[in-house]
Amino acid sequence: MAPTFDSVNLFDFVVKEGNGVKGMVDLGLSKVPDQYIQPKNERINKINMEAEHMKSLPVIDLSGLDGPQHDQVAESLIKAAETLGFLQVVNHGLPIELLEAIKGAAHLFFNQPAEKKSIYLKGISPTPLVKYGTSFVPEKEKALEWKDYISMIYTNDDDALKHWPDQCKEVALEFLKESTNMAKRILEVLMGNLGVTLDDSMVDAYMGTKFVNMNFYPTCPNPELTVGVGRHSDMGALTVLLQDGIGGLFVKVEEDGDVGRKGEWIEIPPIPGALVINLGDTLQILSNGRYKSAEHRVRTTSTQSRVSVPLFLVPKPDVKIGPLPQLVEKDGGTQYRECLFGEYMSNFFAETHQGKKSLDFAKITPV
Ligand SMILES: O=C(O)CCC(=O)C(=O)O
Ligand SMILES: [Fe+2]
Repeated sequence: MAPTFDSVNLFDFVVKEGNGVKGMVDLGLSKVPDQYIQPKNERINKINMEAEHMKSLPVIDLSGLDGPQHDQVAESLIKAAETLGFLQVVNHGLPIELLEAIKGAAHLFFNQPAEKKSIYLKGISPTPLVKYGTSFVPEKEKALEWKDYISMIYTNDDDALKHWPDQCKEVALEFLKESTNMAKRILEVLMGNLGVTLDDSMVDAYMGTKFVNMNFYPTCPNPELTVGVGRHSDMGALTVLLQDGIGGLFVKVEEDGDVGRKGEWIEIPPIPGALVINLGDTLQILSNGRYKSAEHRVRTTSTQSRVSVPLFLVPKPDVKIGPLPQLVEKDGGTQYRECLFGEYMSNFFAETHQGKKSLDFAKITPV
């Protein structure tokens, strides 16, 4: 028989003891517990995208950067960065076998008994490089997110192979390296368009902190009442995301354009072998608002559990982020104040997911 939880023992079971949403679902649930029911304005209606929109979502063949198509490909990357803040890439250089292996490794990790995963819970993890958890900031959220995750911070190869979980360390490390190389090329194009030649010290400053997460979204009896991840933008420069074939990743259109009208939510459809790239707040700030960090969220499903694997490429904590001076001069003013990325990050993790509110930390409000 399905268990009944009161609010205290549910929180303890799922969050504190590390059973996660998966542990709760595995007990057999016919209805989502109240703690997971989102307010009406946060729920995600299944939107059937019109075929027309699907076609115009940017899917970019990255191999074109190496040949005569370079300028056209660069233009598509820039346009996506200026409008949706989201794009998909194919022919990105990561072997399909690696992508499949990572998804397999994510399932292997989450399918373990809770006691194997909970060793990495915040506060008791044997290493600061690995953290396992559920939802985003469960202590503060009014409604919890239907998601378990593991986060693996990169310092160097030896540390990764020593401390990251056995089920996924090798593939996650390879994914991190290959994706970082690809993302550098994209950043090069985006910065070039702002009049900046990307050098190694800049790559190190803006993408010098790297972490790979593995997200697990168990099947949900009431997808219409819950969210897998609530509305947010990512904080860093670029995120490279591998999603499986289940679907459910939605992005909010920032401006009227080819892909939809301002305020509409559109789905980033799973494309076998493709990778999703999205821009984070850092690039919106550096570009003085030219590039858009994308507000996105994830729907749950009742049919199959979903995995996704984002690589977050974010500035080092001691790096100052602010609009590039030449842009401020050109624009005759600045939209954002300069701040230390470490401070930006602390603020980001201290707040619940609330759309692009994270940017307010750096925004200059007109008086
Ligand atoms: O699962 C996804 O598709 C996206 C996850 C996400 O947005 C995140 O982890 O920041
Ligand atoms: Fe995200």
